[in-house]
Amino acid sequence: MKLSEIMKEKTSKSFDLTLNSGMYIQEISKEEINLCSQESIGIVKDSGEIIGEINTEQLKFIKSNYDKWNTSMILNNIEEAVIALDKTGRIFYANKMYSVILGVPRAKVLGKFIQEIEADASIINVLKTGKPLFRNNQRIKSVDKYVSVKIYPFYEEGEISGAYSIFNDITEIQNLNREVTRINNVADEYSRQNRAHQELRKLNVIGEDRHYLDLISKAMVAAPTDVSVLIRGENGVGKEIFAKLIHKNSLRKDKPLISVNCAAIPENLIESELFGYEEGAFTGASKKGKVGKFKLADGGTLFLDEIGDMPLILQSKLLRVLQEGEIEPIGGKKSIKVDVRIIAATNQPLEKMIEKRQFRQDLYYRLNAITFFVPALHDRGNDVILLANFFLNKFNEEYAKDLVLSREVYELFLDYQWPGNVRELINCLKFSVILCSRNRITMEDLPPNIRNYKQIDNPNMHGKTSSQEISEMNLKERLKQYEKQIILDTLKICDGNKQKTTERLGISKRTLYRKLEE
Ligand SMILES: Nc1ncnc2c1ncn2[C@@H]1O[C@H](COP(=O)(O)OP(=O)(O)OP(=O)(O)O)[C@@H](O)[C@H]1O
Repeated sequence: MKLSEIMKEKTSKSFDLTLNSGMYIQEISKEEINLCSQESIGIVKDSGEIIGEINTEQLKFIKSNYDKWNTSMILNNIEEAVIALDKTGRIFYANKMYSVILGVPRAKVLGKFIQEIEADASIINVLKTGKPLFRNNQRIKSVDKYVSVKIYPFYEEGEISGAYSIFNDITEIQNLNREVTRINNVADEYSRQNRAHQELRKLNVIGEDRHYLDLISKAMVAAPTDVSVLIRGENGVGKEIFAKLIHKNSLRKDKPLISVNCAAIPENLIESELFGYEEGAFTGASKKGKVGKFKLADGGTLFLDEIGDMPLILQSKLLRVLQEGEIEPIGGKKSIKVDVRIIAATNQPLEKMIEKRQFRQDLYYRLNAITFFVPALHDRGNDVILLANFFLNKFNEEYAKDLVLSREVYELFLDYQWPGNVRELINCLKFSVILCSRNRITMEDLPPNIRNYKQIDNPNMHGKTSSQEISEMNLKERLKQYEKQIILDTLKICDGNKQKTTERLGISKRTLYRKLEE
């Protein structure tokens, strides 16, 4: 007979001992001893299951500590909180740590339903599914704490009879982790910006504004990918310099970067400029023929500035070249393979132009795999001061001067809108350095349109002050100032479209460009 069978049959016993731990010790008789090991005097049961035999020595120890050692004492001395529920969700046990972690006296939860305490507690789900659940990072909403939790179901005769949960407080670790992540992000951001900063310095590009540096670091990521890039932004913000930066950081950096200003070339010449022509292709063509910009840029990058000004018919041709990677020079009989990365730039609202059928949608999608918006100078905070100092030094050197800028000039620079952006700032400094005859550039040394911008920008100020200021200018200065204002206003009305601006003003594109440069 097996020991377990003897135990089942056994009725008379000289001692039975239920321990506080829930274990049960039952004596075995002298006759039964033979079935067990020689020194066994009792067997131990836990939850009705026989778990082994004990000898006299063991029994003595257990008896002497009968009151001292119990399950509750153990569970109250661990770092984890323990809570146990019956199958209806009613709490029948919670250890000390439970109230330490959750800040709730145990008396308040014992006998309560978990559903009332934490309606979406995970343990409710375990009661429903009978499946254990482990979570490393569980938030307890009612106390705003994070815990690492293990929940197990209890089974009795194959049925779920309850569940218990063991969890420890990881709120501090969680906060620490979050802080570490935050610090890492800051460090990443810092090193990205630092790298962007170094790249800028290499090319003498000035800028420390956070958004500007962010844009540069994104461009650094896009640079080696070889995708087409569309650069957008107002006149003179530095779109071309941005294109250079991308090229210099691309895999094509040792090959040429060729720039074409689609607005500055007369319409009938753009095609030959881009694709070249064979000898004698048309009347007036050079005898030797002409190599187009696409061919010149082979292996490198082609920068198509003012792409919005490209005539529709050429847009189709450009699209074909981009799709097929081949050009066909004017008058040529065969196509030539070219490997060119395109970076295009514009100040025009291409989306509106697509609606008006002035720009091809398919070309638009082909060009703007990635778009970068270069912010206006006025929106770059202190960068205007950095740029002003950089160009002041440059022109001081160039014109052998040692000028400084006065405080009110700096203040004006920060306040002024700079419609012509960095280019306008450069021209302003060049003008002032050349004309200043003292050692400090003050308001009087600035170009009149900048010095008097408040009067010019604000029509209400055209009264007394304005006429007084304007009367201080000579005729040439006054005419220049009005001319500039007319050009900028017309550009604004035409949404930056230079073709339309020239048509409205009745001037050639070249003249417009020269005047914008001025
Ligand atoms: N961050 C900068 N640091 C130094 N120089 C700059 C910076 N941005 C622009 N510039 C200078 O400003 C002038 C105008 O820049 P750029 O030609 O790149 O502008 P753009 O946006 O392409 O102009 P447009 O719209 O007329 O084509 C150039 O001389 C350029 O070198």
